[in-house]
Amino acid sequence: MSESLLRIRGLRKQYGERLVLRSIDLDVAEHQVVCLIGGSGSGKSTLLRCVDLLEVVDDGTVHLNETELTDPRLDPDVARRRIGIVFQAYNLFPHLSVLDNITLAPRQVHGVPRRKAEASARELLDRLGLADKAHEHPDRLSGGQQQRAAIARALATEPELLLFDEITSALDPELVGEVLDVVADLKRRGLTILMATHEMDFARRVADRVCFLEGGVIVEQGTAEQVLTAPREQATRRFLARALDRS
Ligand SMILES: Nc1ncnc2c1ncn2[C@@H]1O[C@H](COP(=O)(O)OP(=O)(O)OP(=O)(O)O)[C@@H](O)[C@H]1O
Repeated sequence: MSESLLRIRGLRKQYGERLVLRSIDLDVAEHQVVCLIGGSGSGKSTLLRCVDLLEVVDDGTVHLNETELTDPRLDPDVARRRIGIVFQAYNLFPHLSVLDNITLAPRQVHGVPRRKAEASARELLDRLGLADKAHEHPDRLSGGQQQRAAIARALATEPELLLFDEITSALDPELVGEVLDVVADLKRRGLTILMATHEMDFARRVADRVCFLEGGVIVEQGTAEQVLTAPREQATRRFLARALDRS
């Protein structure tokens, strides 16, 4: 039996004629942080969406522990409860308070009693520096605070795996650090995270593994040190040089 918490084999995804992911093999072990890097359109978001069953894959398998997520007999809504996902555009429910955003899934999907769900949510808010924002509506929060609330919401159901899709891309530069600090803290606490990111310095700091995608293919993967400091592939070197130019 594999030790990977997440195991992707031969994953292929196409939109119409357009092949977006080709034969992706990827493992994420428990407690690891794996960063997906690559240019715009390389397939990072699509890969995360396939893992969260927001897309139907055309070929290949995705396993979360012993469960084959790509098994067509599986109810995607049930499988998805084991995964937390956070997007670039926070996607908080605007008509609900921060506390209600966080307790919604535990209460309605997992059947946790309100009092217990709220106590857990307050602990999360405290940890994420949002203790005083519980009763605010999202539009009263800064982008960084909204994104931290979105992370709290993803954590509230105690997922086995977290997927972060460029969660700092929509933030003003001065707010990026506070969100990345939260991710670094989650890593220290032993969570398992697969994340697409444009933050190379952050990937270097926290990633156990880095995967470089281009044209829907994992061109290179390895330790952060190996991929980001001594890439083997010409395409990775080109991408990193461009990323450095932009920063
Ligand atoms: N629903 C869709 N229908 C058709 N094509 C799509 C769809 N979603 C994504 N694509 C295409 O799939 C390719 C991969 O997109 P994806 O969003 O996964 O890339 P990405 O690496 O996450 O890019 P970015 O860094 O800009 O977010 C792109 O060419 C995109 O245009």
